Parts: sequence; C-alpha cells; structure tokens
Amino acid sequence: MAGAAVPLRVLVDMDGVLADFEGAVLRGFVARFPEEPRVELAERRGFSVREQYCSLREDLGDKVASVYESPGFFLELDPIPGALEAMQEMVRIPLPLTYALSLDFFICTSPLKKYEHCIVEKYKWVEKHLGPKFVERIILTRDKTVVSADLLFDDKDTIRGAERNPSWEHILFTCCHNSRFQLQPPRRRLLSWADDWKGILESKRRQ
Ligand SMILES: Nc1ncnc2c1ncn2[C@H]1C[C@H](O)[C@@H](COP(=O)(O)O)O1
Ligand SMILES: [Mg+2]
Repeated sequence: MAGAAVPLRVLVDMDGVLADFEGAVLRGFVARFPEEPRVELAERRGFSVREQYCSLREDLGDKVASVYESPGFFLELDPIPGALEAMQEMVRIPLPLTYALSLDFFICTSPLKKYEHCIVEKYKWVEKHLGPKFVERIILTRDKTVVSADLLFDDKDTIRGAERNPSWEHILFTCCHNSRFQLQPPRRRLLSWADDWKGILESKRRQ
C-alpha cells in the first residue's frame, strides 16, 4: 500500500491574482482625477503602477498611490474571474485529481508600506469572499522568498528577497502589467484561473 501523500504546499498571492487591484486603481483614479492623464489597463507595463504614472508626469505617482492608500480600497476589490471557485476547489483536493495529492494551501500577500487600512482590509476581504477558514490561511509578509513552499502563484514578474534561492517555483499569473513580460524557460505562466492550474499542481507532484 502506498504511504500517505506528502502534501504539496501552494502559495497564492492576493493582488492581481485573487483580487483585481489594477481594475480598481484605474476606476478610482478616473473617479478622483477625471481631468488627469491616465494609463489604460492595456497600456500598463511593469509591476509598479506608481512608477508608470510617475513616468507620465511626476506628481501623478502620488495621486495614483492616494487611490490605493485610501480606506476601503482593498476591501472593495472585485475578485479576479474564477479565483474564488478555484480556491474553493483547491482546498477540496485531492478528490478531483487523478494523482493522490494532498494540499497545504496558503494565501501569501504583501501589505503596503502604508499599511493602516490595507492589512485589516485584506483579512476582511478574505473572510467576505472565501470565509473564515481561509483567514487562518493568510501569510502576510513583505518578503515571500523566506516562505517555504512548492509553488507560488503571483503576478509580480520578479520576486526578490533575503533568500536568493526560494524553495517555491514561481508561476507567473498573467495580469495587465506582465502580459508582455518575456519569461525565460523553464519559467511558467498561468494565463487565468480558466487555465490548467490543476495540471501545474500535478506536474509538481510528479517531480
Ligand atoms: N501593480 C501594483 N502596483 C503597485 N502596488 C501594487 C501593485 N500590485 C500590488 N500592489 C501593492 C499591493 C500590495 O499591498 C503590495 C504587494 O502586493 P502583492 O500582490 O502581494 O505582490 O503592493
Ligand atoms: Mg500580486
């Protein structure tokens, strides 16, 4: 008889992966600064929305940051299509999978440096959309490289920190700001939650 399956540890980022940060920034910016030039989602390049607005005109960086630093911003983010369903399915694994696979699942997210509203609202967002059991699965850190796992689904193209060789494989979750980012092999993408995330989990299990 086969021994108990070793759990696969999976980290899933929030902003840009579970919660639509970019859509809300643009809507908030247009509502608050309707006369100012803006960056449409199709024109977003590079992780930092603040840097791109700054390059448009220096003072626009602070203006766009004021949108996502406002109270209520993080709580009101819309879920990314298919994200909530995928999370609910992930925690029910192994049943739907072909391989004996048990899963250790966490939501791994970084707070803003201006953390006043962001931290509590991230917790409330998870409780509101996924339920209290998922709140216990939140890892809040400014350095994801020191968290040990097999996989990290994250929209940030390059993740650096104190650990030069993180234990996880970073799966780049496609978002407006990274859609043109050229991934060097063997790096992998997940195009959306409609893409084959279960296949990625299974491929990792077999390695
Ligand atoms: N695209 C972004 N530009 C600026 N700031 C961003 C962006 N996406 C997320 N953020 C904020 C929100 C979070 O508090 C931190 C890190 O987010 P994470 O998705 O955990 O990398 O930065
Ligand atoms: Mg993110």
